[in-house]
Amino acid sequence: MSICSVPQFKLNNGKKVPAIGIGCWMGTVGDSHQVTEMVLNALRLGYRHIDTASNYGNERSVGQAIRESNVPRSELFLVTKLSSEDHGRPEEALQHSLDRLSVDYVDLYLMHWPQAFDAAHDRYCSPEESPTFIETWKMMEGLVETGKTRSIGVSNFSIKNLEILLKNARIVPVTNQVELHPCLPQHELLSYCSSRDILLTAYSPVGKHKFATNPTVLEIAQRKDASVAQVLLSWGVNRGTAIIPKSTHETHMNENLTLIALDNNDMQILDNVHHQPGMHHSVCGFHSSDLGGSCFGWTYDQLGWDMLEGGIMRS
Ligand SMILES: NC(=O)C1=CN([C@@H]2O[C@H](COP(=O)(O)OP(=O)(O)OC[C@H]3O[C@@H](n4cnc5c(N)ncnc54)[C@H](OP(=O)(O)O)[C@@H]3O)[C@@H](O)[C@H]2O)C=CC1
Ligand SMILES: O=C[C@H](O)[C@@H](O)[C@@H](O)[C@H](O)C(=O)O
Repeated sequence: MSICSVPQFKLNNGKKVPAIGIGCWMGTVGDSHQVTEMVLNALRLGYRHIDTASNYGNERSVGQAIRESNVPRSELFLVTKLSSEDHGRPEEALQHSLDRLSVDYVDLYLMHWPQAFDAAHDRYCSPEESPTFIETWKMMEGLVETGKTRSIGVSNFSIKNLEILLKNARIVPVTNQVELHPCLPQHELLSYCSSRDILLTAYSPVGKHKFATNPTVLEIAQRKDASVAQVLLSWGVNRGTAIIPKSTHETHMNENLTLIALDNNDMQILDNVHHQPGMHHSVCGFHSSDLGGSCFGWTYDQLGWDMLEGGIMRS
């Protein structure tokens, strides 16, 4: 059974976001015709939520697709992100993003990672060093008043770092965007964010399509006459998370926009896939297992991530 219209989630500031967005991280940095074509197709198929970032290097291509689509700006939910090297200057960085996107405002501006990067010395700052993510967040709070972003949020924040942020924040982030799929279901983080009215947004929500052969997911897909991706994405939206799958293929984009009905039993089965041997892992590989695990200059302890067997992280 398919449910064609895209549901929306209400953010903690009253604004609404389409539950399904098109992800624009291509794995390589840079503007390209492929990105413009992908976003243009997505808009034609009905996507109204676009997720890009300054460090994807493709905001110009995304902006070009928006212009060519003729979709009114007011119908879009456009997201971009503050890069680690710009933590000390979010206002300037946002203006550069707006210029590249060729729009007057974004709907959501995310702190991409909690770590600041000191480009002059080619190193990540420690959590205590200025600009801390608290200092950066305070500067981001000021951006809402400028009207250049409608909402602000974070990405790659663990419960530990959200706790630190919330103690110091005037504005509660509307969302926390993290890696999330049945191999990394983020059960605790979801419950923490729900209790504070922070929407969790799932990145890599089809697990980069590495579940295609998992018998549990396949069984549900076959029974529902749906694709594996549809099962994973429907599970995501059903449990109250926004999803931003990336696809350059029209058939995949269409599939990803069409959710299926899952009952409580199916939901529970998918909630527990990560308990299967070898299934609890990240597909992004934002980790290294040296020195007990680190990611972009911070240890897992500083990030608030746990080590799993095999040196894999979860947050
Ligand atoms: N905040 C952050 O730090 C991060 C944010 N993100 C965001 O999340 C988005 C999505 O994450 P991403 O890592 O790309 O992973 P996804 O889980 O979205 O997987 C994308 C891959 O799955 C394939 N795919 C997508 N849909 C289908 C389908 N229906 N059937 C078969 N294959 C499919 C795509 O191939 P094909 O194109 O051939 O369809 C692509 O190779 C990113 O684009 C980015 O916007 C991602 C990583 C980190
Ligand atoms: O959103 C996708 C990812 O976070 C990606 O933007 C980063 O991992 C980036 O390659 C970086 O080096 O910081």
